Amino acid sequence: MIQIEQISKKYKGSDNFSVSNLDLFIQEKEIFGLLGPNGAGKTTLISILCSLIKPTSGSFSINGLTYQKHKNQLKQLIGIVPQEYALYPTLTAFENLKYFGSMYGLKGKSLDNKINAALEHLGLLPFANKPIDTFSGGMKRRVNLIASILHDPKVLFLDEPTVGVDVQSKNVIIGFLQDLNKKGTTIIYTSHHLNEAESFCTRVAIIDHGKIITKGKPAELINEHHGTHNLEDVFLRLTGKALRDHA
Ligand SMILES: Nc1ncnc2c1ncn2[C@@H]1O[C@H](COP(=O)(O)OP(=O)(O)OP(=O)(O)O)[C@@H](O)[C@H]1O
Repeated sequence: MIQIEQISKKYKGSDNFSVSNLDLFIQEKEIFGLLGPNGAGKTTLISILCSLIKPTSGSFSINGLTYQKHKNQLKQLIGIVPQEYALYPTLTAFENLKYFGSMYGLKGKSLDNKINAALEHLGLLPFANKPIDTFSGGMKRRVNLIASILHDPKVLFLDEPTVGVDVQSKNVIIGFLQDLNKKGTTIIYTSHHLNEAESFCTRVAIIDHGKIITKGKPAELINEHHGTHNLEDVFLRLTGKALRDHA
């Protein structure tokens, strides 16, 4: 389980807090959605939980492990699917995945079998030996996903895993994540696709201006906000219709 206590983050040179006194508890085996407008603080929160950046104040633990005391154990426990592709464009999909597997100490036939099984599950086996720079956006997203799960993480963080992919790729990615979750992986993901989050997530939190403004099961949130018919209605009611452009 993930326990977040009073986490705040103010970036250097910034006047505002990107995440502000945030408390959250996520149970094991949940599929938890972090939803919010552009700039709400979703990526900042995920980056803190993945120990990619340090909070300004507050603390968190994952299955009782903290960054301060259990850095290496935490690295083995979690998987991270970043928003940007973290792949080597001139290497093939298989070569990329061998490289990422080896970073977690995996090797040999068992790694090869694992890579091939995941490539097959995500419809990529015919393209295993093609360089990544020939892949479509949806194919890269699927390779990015495999790279993060080869070490069987108990907790998987995904930052917009279905952004910019077609419906077919999206369905394959969501199906793959549901299978992982059935096998016991806790999933924390961010998305702007509210229909997807409504059907995929066991619980969601809507974040705005670095704070959680509501959280719960999608159906409960829709029930609580009279006159709303879906999660997008709830989201717009709570976050407003104004654009969030900033430069
Ligand atoms: N490295 C940084 N330095 C300064 N400010 C930052 C940095 N990264 C993010 N911010 C600011 O922190 C706030 C939260 O950004 P964050 O990327 O966490 O939001 P988000 O909810 O993930 O948005 P999006 O949906 O657009 O990805 C924004 O105001 C953003 O401009």
